[in-house]
Amino acid sequence: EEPEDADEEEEEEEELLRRDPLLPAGTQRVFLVHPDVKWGPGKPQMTTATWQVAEATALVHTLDGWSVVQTMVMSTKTPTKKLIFGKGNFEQLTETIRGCPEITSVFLNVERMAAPTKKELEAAWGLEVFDRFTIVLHIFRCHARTREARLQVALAEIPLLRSNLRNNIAHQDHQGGGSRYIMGSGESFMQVQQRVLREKEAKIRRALERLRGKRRLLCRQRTRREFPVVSVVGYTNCGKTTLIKALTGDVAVQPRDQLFATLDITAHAGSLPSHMTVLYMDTIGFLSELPHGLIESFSATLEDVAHSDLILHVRDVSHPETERQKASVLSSLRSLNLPGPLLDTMVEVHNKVDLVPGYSPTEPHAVAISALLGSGLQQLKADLEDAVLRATGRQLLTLRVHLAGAQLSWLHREATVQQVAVIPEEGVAEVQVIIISKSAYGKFRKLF
Ligand SMILES: Nc1nc2c(ncn2[C@@H]2O[C@H](COP(=O)(O)OP(=O)(O)OP(=O)(O)O)[C@@H](O)[C@H]2O)c(=O)[nH]1
Ligand SMILES: [Mg+2]
Repeated sequence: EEPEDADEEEEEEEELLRRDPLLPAGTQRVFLVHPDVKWGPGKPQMTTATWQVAEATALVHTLDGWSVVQTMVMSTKTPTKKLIFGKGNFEQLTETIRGCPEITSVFLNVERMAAPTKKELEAAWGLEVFDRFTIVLHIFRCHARTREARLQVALAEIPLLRSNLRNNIAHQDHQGGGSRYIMGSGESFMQVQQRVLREKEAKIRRALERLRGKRRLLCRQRTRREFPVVSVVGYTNCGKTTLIKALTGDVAVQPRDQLFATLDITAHAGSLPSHMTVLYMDTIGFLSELPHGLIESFSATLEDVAHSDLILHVRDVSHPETERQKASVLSSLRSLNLPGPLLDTMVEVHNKVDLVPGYSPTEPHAVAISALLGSGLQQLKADLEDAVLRATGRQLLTLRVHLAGAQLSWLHREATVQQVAVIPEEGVAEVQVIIISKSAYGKFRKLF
C-alpha cells in the first residue's frame, strides 16, 4: 500500500535507509593491489597501470582516516575469474601481505569481486579485502545528503545484498540449514529473504518516483519555461562545482578536493553577458570502470541532463589522464541516451589551466579557464550565451519601441526583458529582450 501522508512517507524512507556498515569505521592502513590485465595477442594493450593505481589511491584517501601504505601491481590474465591471480603470483602476494604487519586491510582494484573470492582471499590473508564497488559505494553513502541521493545509494546496494544473501545461503545449505521451510509458510528461508529484498527494492523505486515527481513539478512551475538550463558535467574532481560557484557567485556552493563531493543535482542561477539568466545544474561526476548498477541507480538524476538545453563539459586539463577522462565521460554520456542535438551542441571547457603554464587548447572551440582564479570566465560566458541562444532558438534583440504604445508591455508579457534604456527626448526606449521563439518574434512584427 502507498503511504498516505508526508510523515508516513518519511518514516517509510527512514526504514528503507537503515543499513549495516559497509566498511569498518576508523583508521585503515590499506595495502593496494592492482591486477594489471595482460591481454592476449590481437587484443588491445593496456598502456599503463599508473593512472589506475593513482585513481584507486585517491578513492581510498577520500575516506576519512584511510590511507594507502603500500601498493603492488600484479599481472593477471583473468581479472574476472574466481582465482584472479595465477598460483605463483598469488603466493608472492600472500607472502608480501603477511610480511606487512602495519596494514589493516587490502583494496583489490577490480570492479567487483565475487563473494566466494572475497571469502577465500580474506581467509588466505587474514585481513578484510575490498573492491572498487564497495569503496565507491561507501563514498557515495558518506556524501549523499538529500533524501533522493540517499535512496539512490540504497537502490545501488540491492545487488550487493542479493549476492551476499546467495552466498550466505549457499554456505548454510552446505551445513543443511538453508532449504528448511519456515513453519506453515511454504517458503524456504532463502525465498523469504529474496522476497523481502524484492519488496525493499520496489519500495525504494516508488519512494524515488514520488520524490522525482515532486521535483519535476517544482522545476516546471519555477523556471523551465523562462530560463535555459545548462547541465555541467565532467569527470569527478574536474572542478564542476568550483566553476558553478565562479559563474554564479553562489556562496552556498561548496567545492571540495574529494572524489564524488557532489551527489545531488542542484540548480544555481547565473547571468550571461547580455543579462540573460541561465540555470546551471551541478551533477555527479563520472569515473571510469564504475559498476553499471551504481550508475544506473543514479540515472534517474542524470535524466535531468536530458531535459537541459545545453551540456557544458568541464575538463581538468592539468590531470595527466585528461584525454582518457574525456573519453570516459563521452562514453558515459552516450550510454545515457541523450537527445542527439544535446550532444552535438555540447560546449567543452578546459579547466585548471593555472596549473599548466602556457596552456593552449588543441580542440578548436574549447575555452581555457581557471575556475579557481576566475580567469577566462568572460570568454566562457560569451560562448555559453551564443551556444544557449543557438540551442534553444531564442533570439537576443535590441528593439526600439515607442513609450506611448503597447509594445513595451507586450514584450514584458511575451518575452524576457533584459534591459530598458529610455531616451526621453525621442519618446522611445531601447529594449534588450530575449525572444523565446521565432513565432513570438513573428507575432511582435505583425502586431507592431
Ligand atoms: N588549481 C585549480 N584547482 C581547481 C580549479 N577548479 C577546481 N579546482 C580544485 O579541484 C578540486 C575539485 O573541485 P570541485 O569543484 O569540487 O570538483 P567537482 O568536479 O565538482 O568534483 P565532484 O563533485 O567530486 O565530482 C577542489 O580542490 C578545487 O579547489 C582550478 O581552476 N584550478
Ligand atoms: Mg562537485
